[in-house]
Amino acid sequence: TQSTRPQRLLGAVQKNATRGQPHSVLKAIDQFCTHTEWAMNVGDEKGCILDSVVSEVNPATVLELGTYCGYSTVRIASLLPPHAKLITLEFNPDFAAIARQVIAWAGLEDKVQLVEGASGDWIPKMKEQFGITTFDFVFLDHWKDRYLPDTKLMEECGLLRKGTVLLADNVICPGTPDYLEYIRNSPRYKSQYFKSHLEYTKVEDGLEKSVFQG
Ligand SMILES: O=C(NCCO)c1cc(-c2ccc(F)cc2)cc(O)c1O
Ligand SMILES: [Mg+2]
Repeated sequence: TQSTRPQRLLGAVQKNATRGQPHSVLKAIDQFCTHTEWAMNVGDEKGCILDSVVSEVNPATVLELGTYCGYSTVRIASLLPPHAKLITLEFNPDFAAIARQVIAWAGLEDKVQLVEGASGDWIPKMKEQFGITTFDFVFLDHWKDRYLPDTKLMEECGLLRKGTVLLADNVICPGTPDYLEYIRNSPRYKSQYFKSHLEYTKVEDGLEKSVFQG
């Protein structure tokens, strides 16, 4: 029976990365996606921008929307202080199953809580289920038509505080036009565009960083 792309990506991690060494997991995935098979990880170019924003925020509480195979989960979790918590939501059970194994290979399972299900269902339950008051940092990388409704939902659920940083992947490719229009025109956010490229390609893409003003 045919393997899936996430299964082949996991195989590359288990073959080429060293258990407990997150950077070697990232390197193995980036090499696989550069030389063998493209996959929709944030990648190393946008990943360096992600690293700089995470390091600047130094968050104690992180929400990631869209886990896929766990590349950005590993990237973010490897930069977090000791008792920080990262909650990552993934709708696709096959992606979630692979991501759990990638996160475990990196040795970061104690910092990460992977939750399977729809972001629209889980966002309203964050406080009661996980004891979260507000998030310091949110990485948006799930279905592009969910960025705007989920951002509004986070506002309504009181999950954002003055200074919370939202960082959105793919605002150019595949694109999130309704989200960009909202966040750039809202007085409740200060936004900044980081021009980059679609992972593993020369196609333009970028990250939008938005700071909630309270
Ligand atoms: O759908 C995406 N993510 C949510 C699903 O888990 C996604 C898609 C693409 C992409 C795909 C196909 C193409 F032709 C161009 C871009 C890239 C990404 O970084 C992404 O995050
Ligand atoms: Mg993406």
